[in-house]
Amino acid sequence: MNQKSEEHENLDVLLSTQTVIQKALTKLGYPEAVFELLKEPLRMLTVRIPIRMDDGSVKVFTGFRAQHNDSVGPTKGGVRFHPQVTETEVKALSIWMSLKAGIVDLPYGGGKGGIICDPRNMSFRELERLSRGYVRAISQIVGPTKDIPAPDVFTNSQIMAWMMDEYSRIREFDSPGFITGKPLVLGGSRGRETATAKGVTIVIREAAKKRGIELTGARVVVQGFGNAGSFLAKFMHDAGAKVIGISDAYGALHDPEGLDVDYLLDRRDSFGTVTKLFKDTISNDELLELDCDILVPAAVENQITENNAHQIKADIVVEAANGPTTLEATRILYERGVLLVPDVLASSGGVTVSYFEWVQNNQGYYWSDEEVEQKLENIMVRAFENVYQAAQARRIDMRLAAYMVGVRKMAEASRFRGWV
Ligand SMILES: NC(=O)C1=CN([C@@H]2O[C@H](COP(=O)(O)OP(=O)(O)OC[C@H]3O[C@@H](n4cnc5c(N)ncnc54)[C@H](O)[C@@H]3O)[C@@H](O)[C@H]2O)C=CC1
Ligand SMILES: O=C(O)CCC(=O)C(=O)O
Repeated sequence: MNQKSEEHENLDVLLSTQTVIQKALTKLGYPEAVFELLKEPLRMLTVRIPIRMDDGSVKVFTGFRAQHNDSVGPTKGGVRFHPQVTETEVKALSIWMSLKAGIVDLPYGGGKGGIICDPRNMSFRELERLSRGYVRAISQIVGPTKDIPAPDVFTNSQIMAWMMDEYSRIREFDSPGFITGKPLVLGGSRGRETATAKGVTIVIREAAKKRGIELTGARVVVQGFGNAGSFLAKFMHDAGAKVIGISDAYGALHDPEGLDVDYLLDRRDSFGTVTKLFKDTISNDELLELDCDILVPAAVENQITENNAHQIKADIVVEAANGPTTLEATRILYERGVLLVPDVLASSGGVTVSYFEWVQNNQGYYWSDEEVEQKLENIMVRAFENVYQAAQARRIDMRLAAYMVGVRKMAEASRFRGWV
């Protein structure tokens, strides 16, 4: 989903994640063989899914499931439905999931899936057939102890419910632990819907403390108004910050006095679209360059590049999205003294509560909102501090520090298993 094409900078997200993994492994003293193992997923399945459309025609969709490394435990990660999904992107996303699991110390490796489609132009029943078709196509390699999917861009709890139901039919027993992000009535966890945003909120609070920024009155800009972005805007607003800019795929809204977040939340559709309701919009590019204290890209990849990194005015950039900042932009922001909290740390609250959901499904006993929130709080604060201290101690940027923290567990597990 590389949205922008530029002449100079390489926007291949797999290549950039490989570059940082190699640096991290070298700094940690691992031999080249470990990089050879971790630079690509162990397994990558491409599937073709024929779906009967509502008009009677058959359309064949292409889907992917990548399983990066299962030395620590089953692989885990979301499934995105988006017209620009690519195999390379899904591979990179699966590697990022492994790193997240390492950073927040979950007993998982990384997985990720995607289908090339535009759910915004499909009917409810077409989406159901596609979700079920995808599960049938990948059913041999997934399962509650093998690889556990979850929501990502343009997928939600309804889609998780169809996928869980289809898997339960194939396996002929009820399998709530096959997938996370389910509706509560089907074994979903309290707090999963807002978990990614809650995790980002905790990380913002910790980062703001380091920079001496008060959240009350801080000016916040959020790109993307879906699951991650909209709840984040709400939590920032509730914390007393002024949300002065938000956006979706079609444009952005800006009000230096603060937007009415509750109203926008109420009016957004299930794909995180809200700006179409307004005439007075700005572009996503303009949004990123707004004068603010905290900038949160919460949409798609490659949004902050070498072309706009010098124009970013925020003191703190927190990546709720996967891969929104290129490596060159990471370098520029670091040199400019901007505190960049990377995706693999900042957005790991989602998979953390997904892990809680899986644990609750396995034990058949469900936790309260408070229990989920407290456990998430403890994990996120510890993860932030580990990465921040590693970056400070080695005088490196937070992305490299996060990769060093995140890669260690799977490198060690792979070594103990005798794989490298
Ligand atoms: N949902 C989750 O639990 C997690 C999501 N993430 C990441 O957060 C990001 C957003 O995911 P969700 O909020 O779940 O997706 P979503 O589907 O709920 O919302 C996506 C938002 O991004 C906007 N968008 C799409 N294309 C865009 C573009 N080219 N420019 C600007 N905005 C665009 C959409 O209009 C929508 O507002 C993704 O990078 C995802 O991988 C990361 C961790 C967990
Ligand atoms: O909740 C999960 O298991 C995965 C979330 C995800 O796909 C992500 O963090 O990018």
